[in-house]
Amino acid sequence: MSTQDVTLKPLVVDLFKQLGLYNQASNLVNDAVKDYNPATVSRLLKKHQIGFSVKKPSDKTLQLTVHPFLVVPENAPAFIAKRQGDKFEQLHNNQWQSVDITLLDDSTFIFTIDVLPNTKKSIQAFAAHMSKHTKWYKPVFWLSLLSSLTGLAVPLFTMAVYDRVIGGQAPDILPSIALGGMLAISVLISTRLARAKVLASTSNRLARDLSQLTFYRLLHMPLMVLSRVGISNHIARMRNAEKVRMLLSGPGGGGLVDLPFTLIALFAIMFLSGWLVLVPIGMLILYYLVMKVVNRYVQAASPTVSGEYQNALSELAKNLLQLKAAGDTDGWQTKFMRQCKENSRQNFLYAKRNGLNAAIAHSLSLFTALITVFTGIFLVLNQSISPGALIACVMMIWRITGPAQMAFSSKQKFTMMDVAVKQFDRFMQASTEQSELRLDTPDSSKAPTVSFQHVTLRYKAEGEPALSGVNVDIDAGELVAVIGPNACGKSTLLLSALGVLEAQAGFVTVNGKNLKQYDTEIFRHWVGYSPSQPDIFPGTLAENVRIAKPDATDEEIKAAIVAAGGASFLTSINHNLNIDLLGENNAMLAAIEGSYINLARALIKHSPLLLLDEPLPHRNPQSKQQLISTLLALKGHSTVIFTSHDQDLIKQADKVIVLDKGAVVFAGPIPDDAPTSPSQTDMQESPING
Ligand SMILES: Nc1ncnc2c1ncn2[C@@H]1O[C@H](COP(=O)(O)OP(=O)(O)OP(=O)(O)O)[C@@H](O)[C@H]1O
Repeated sequence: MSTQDVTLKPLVVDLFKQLGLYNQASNLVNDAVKDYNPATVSRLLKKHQIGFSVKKPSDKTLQLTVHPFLVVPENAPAFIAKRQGDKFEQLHNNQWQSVDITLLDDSTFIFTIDVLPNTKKSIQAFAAHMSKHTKWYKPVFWLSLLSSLTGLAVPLFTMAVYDRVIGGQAPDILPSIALGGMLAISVLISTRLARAKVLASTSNRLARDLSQLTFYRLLHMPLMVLSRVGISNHIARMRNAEKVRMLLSGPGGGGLVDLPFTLIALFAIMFLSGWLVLVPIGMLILYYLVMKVVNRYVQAASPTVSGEYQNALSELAKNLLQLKAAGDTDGWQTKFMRQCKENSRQNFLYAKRNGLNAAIAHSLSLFTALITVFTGIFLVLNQSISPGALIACVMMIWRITGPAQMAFSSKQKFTMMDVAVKQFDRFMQASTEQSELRLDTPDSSKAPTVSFQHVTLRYKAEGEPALSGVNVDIDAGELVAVIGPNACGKSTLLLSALGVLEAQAGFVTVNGKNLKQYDTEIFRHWVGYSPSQPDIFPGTLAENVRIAKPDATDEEIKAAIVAAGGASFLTSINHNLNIDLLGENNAMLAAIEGSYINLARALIKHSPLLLLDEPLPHRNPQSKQQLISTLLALKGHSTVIFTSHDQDLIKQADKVIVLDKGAVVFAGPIPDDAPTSPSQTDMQESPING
């Protein structure tokens, strides 16, 4: 037991207290378990439904934390820390002292808290991020108060002119009243400007943090979840942050902030005219009830086809070549025109109802002013109030109905924001690959053994399994071919060995350790993986290969491309590693060139474990020979698992795994009597003709 284990328990108790989880903290104190280690911490956080991530000190997203977190260095005492602005502070003897977390080395575990348990009392993730920008509340409050007070200037000025200057026959006081009014108006304008600036910068910072967090979590979510949810949903998540920004920095945000300050205008009316204040109060209630019904009527007509309309556009963009090749685009055009028409019809109806909404809101405001005048006239006639006071009251009515109108007309945006906030909270609760404590790092000194233990994997709960009870052992340094008909699960097998797909039953081990024990980032950095589809990113050839090894030299990149069989590709581009792959002249880079890049990314790592999905799509004989030589040279030094339909390549393998409908039908060395030529394999039943 290390000294750290002894001190970790009180720290976890303190962390729970810092998070406001007092009951849970006292439960921990009474808990019989005394010795905590990082694994205990991870288990406890999970048990208490606290969403967390395990990060390294160099992780930039530490800057986005909103809750205190636990830092567990390998060779130093653990401590609780929190972000304070751009810096960090550590809790020491109940005092927060500044600390530089980035100085700690990468063997440190940082348990950051993403979401608190989902109880009514807990602060949800969005609200926690919103309150992170605490500084905005105070200036917005004071600026709004000041602008509401100075907003009374014009009505009061008018009252003074009417009652004192005209009624009191005292034109000499006009300049001083005018000066006071001007001063108040200039304060009003400056406070409005300053408040708009604070709201814009707060909402921008909030949107930036939310986008970064969303992007970060998307990067770390399990592949299965990502592919199930679909790309359009991820884009919608990224847009949520934008929606929040637009609403808060737009007029709706200002209206919302102003709403509580309408009380000032109500008090002023009460002060000037006594019970006349009941008129605007009654009208506000009526306003609320009428607008609630009208808003429901408007919402019932919200367009529903805009999503399909967008999908039709992206489908068109994706299938443009097929459409052009087919020559007949009439069907598509008719379908699209139908969608366009329906989209326009729905938008028209929605706009019409929105117009009705605006008209009713405006009429209610006018109506409120009129009723105030009519009622107020009786007070003037029996001399309860002055005519100037009545005029001022009518002017102030606008300061009440204005924000109310703004808040109601933004109702749809608030509903959208509410949905976005709830979605964000749910998204933050979904576990990522970092919600597990994975401590092990792979041994890079030698080729590993790989073992699939009863692996069963389904992409969808109701579908057939892509892998079904796969049970195979691969020895260190073996060259293994995974073969079988299309869709039999070859790619899925490689992805499960890479650890990006997790089996629902069974597990994969590398060097005898369950993949779930390995630090995901270190493990994937260590493995060389090449997917079957070319993945080219915007940028140069060198940048594309350096994705796998950022510090690779130009010579290393060229050597990796040659080893992948791309010598002729290099010659065709004059060995220029700086060509822009998706630039104007290279945008149509053939798939085969993309596959050299994929393969070069895997080979440049000189990893002891290589997972190559279809490394030979359509090669010319020289490049095929080059790749075969590369794979043969790797035998004994690296464990290589590849999928292929190419007989010449399969023949080189020490072992073949034949899959059929996700199940292993043969695993072992190629039998001596197996057919070798493609023509033979096409005709005969054999392990290698899959
Ligand atoms: N992201 C996914 N979502 C749902 N099903 C999937 C997904 N990826 C693969 N599948 C399904 O899993 C099964 C196995 O697919 P996989 O790509 O592993 O086969 P394969 O043998 O590599 O095929 P090929 O030789 O065509 O590359 C197929 O039925 C496929 O449709």
